Amino acid sequence: MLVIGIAGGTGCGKTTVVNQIINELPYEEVGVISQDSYYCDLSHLNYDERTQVNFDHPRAIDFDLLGSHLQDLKKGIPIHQPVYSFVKHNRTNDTILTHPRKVMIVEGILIMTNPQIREMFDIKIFVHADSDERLIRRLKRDITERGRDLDEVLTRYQNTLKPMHNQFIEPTKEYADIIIPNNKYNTVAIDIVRTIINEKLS
Ligand SMILES: Nc1ncnc2c1ncn2[C@@H]1O[C@H](COP(=O)(O)OP(=O)(O)O)[C@@H](O)[C@H]1O
Ligand SMILES: Nc1ccn([C@@H]2O[C@H](COP(=O)(O)O)[C@@H](O)[C@H]2O)c(=O)n1
Repeated sequence: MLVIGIAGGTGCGKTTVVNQIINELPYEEVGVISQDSYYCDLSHLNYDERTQVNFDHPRAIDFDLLGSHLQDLKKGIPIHQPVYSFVKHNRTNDTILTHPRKVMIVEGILIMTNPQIREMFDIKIFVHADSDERLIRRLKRDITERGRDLDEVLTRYQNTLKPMHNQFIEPTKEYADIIIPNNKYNTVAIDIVRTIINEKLS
């Protein structure tokens, strides 16, 4: 199994890049794991308390569960990937049965901050977009898709997102084998990554 880690700040385009990569690869050979599925279970907090959580700090992620799921997949064992709700700020009771594939892509802002998880990646990719571009994309996306308003996104950006990005996420760029500039759609970089995957698959 080839495990590819794709990191980068919120709104840099990780999910978009993943979709572009897998679009022309054989469906049955590629699987995706999102770090968002591994936000810690916050059922012990009420909704208002959950809204106050810093979701951009590494401790927000259940890396133990992510690590054990990756180990299982490497051993050929299917996993039950949790499903996260950005509206409820919590894991749902649903899971997605995720089968091991020849190529597993793991994407998320914090996945390269954890040394054990980092070591499991055969290829490490960091997607870069400038912070103003990321903020604009995040605003549009969170308002249309994640049930947020302007004030929520900007407050979260100032209080946690920006400082956590600078402290934890941006420094993981140094671990990357490939950095994809993504201020604009970057089809050349996507083609290069797809070629690398196809070479490994053949
Ligand atoms: N290169 C790009 N140019 C313009 N918009 C983009 C680009 N890449 C992604 N987007 C848009 O920005 C938003 C955030 O992208 P997404 O892939 O969800 O980022 P991430 O997963 O890194 O948070 C989405 O609405 C997406 O359509
Ligand atoms: N309940 C939550 C959980 C996380 N976030 C934000 O999501 C961002 C990571 O997801 P991307 O798809 O943007 O990479 C992260 O910056 C968290 O602030 C949230 O808003 N609410």
